[in-house]
Amino acid sequence: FCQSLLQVVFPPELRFATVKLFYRIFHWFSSYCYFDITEIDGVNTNELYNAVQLYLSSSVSITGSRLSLTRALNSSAITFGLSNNDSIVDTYNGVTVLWEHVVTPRQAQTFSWRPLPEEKRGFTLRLKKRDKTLVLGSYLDYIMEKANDIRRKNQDRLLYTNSRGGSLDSRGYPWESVPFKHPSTFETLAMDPTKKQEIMEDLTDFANGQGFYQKTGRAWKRGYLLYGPPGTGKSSMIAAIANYLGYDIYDLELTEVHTNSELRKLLMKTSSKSIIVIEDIDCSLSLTNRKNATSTSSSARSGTYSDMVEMRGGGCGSGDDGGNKTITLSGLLNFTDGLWSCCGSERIFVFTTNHIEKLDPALLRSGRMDMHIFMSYCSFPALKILLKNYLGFDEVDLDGAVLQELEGVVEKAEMTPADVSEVLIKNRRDKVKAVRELLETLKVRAERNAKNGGLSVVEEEQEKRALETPKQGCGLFQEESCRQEKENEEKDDGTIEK
Ligand SMILES: Nc1ncnc2c1ncn2[C@@H]1O[C@H](COP(=O)(O)OP(=O)(O)OP(=O)(O)O)[C@@H](O)[C@H]1O
Ligand SMILES: [Mg+2]
Repeated sequence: FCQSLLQVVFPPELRFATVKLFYRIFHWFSSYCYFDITEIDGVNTNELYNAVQLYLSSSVSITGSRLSLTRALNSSAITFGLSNNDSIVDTYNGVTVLWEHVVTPRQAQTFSWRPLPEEKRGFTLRLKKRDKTLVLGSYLDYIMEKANDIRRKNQDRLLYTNSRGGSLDSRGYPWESVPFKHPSTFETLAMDPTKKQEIMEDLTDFANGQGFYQKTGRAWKRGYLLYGPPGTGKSSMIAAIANYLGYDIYDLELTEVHTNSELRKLLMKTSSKSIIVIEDIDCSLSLTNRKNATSTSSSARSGTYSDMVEMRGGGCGSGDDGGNKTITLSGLLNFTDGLWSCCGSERIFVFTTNHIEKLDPALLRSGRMDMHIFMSYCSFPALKILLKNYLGFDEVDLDGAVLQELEGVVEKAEMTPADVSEVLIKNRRDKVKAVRELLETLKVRAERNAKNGGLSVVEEEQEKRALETPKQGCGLFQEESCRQEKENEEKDDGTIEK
């Protein structure tokens, strides 16, 4: 009777209004305020929901006794998160907030363009009213940033290429990507340990240097020029840098880029925390001093620049179009150095070349490429790293006399780490034989070098190779077989005009 009386006296609208009023009064007196972040906002997935989920997965102060574990597609790491209706306390700038993961069954499915999950999920953030501005001002930004970091760390690196030659995909994106799983790390890289340490420190300083770059008014980017003979680990070094910093790689194929503006567009579509690589820069471009170029090219947009880069030897034939129809050196420098290079942050530019002397001085002048790194022939410290990597030999495992012999001959032999690795791989079943054979090979090479006087056998080979075709398809991902193929081809075909 009472119930029906109540229903008569309080019709549903009135009851609803009363409940609402009650909540209002409750919230008026409560010192807390609440923010709901639902998983699906209308029809779109709420980015903030995913970010909060990831962010909380990194929190060490999980209070719940039940956690949900997830492993994302393409990821090699497992993250944990809050289970349904569990809560967690987080502290930010001395302010304590409470996150609750609220999961409720979805009511009868309403019409929707796409099927919605059966559960309605969301996070509720509870914080003191007086902390509202402080927290909302920067806390959510901080969460987004942290979540991006975690995503990057959990996910495998991506390798992008512009091999489509300027055409865009269905989303208007000029880069194609594949998961990047190169195993090279600074640990496996055979080079002088002090030099390696110096590079690693430079990279760490760069990655943590946001404040420094802001304070000094510099764009947050860094340039490395890796140079040295083929097979000394330039591409391996790039992979090691990517693995060390957790950055994605954009492998820029310059021969596929036709104009400066195309280059600029490519740059604009790169993300922060990435390495932009131009391999074999002396091969992908043939550098021509502008004085030698057609006189009309002086009307090029790049007016004051003294040099010009012609694409594939003839791309700049129509000099009147200058910067519009070809890539100019100024375009390339703008790409790495100019105002456009700042449209993202935390980016590393890496150029590699076998012939630093062929590069235009404008590319080399100080401040352009911050570090010039010479990747040299296998030195004794580098050899020790290779012996450890391939045979598991530490210095103590080797006979002192053999070690001394190796030390005496390795520098004179001028063998690249790639050549040394080949000998070691071939004999890796018999470790003693591997060392013996390596010593033999080193001695033979050293003798040949001594006989040849100034020009070493390897240098001779390289000189020959330099005159041959630009390398194609054997970049960062080249397998040993690819290198072999390349060398065989070069030997068989003889020289081809560049
Ligand atoms: N410094 C090194 N440390 C460890 N391995 C190396 C090193 N240098 C070369 N290698 C081995 O040789 C192979 C070829 O090396 P890499 O492709 O890095 O040479 P590169 O300098 O880029 O040559 P190129 O100038 O022809 O592009 C690698 O797969 C790697 O196994
Ligand atoms: Mg290479």
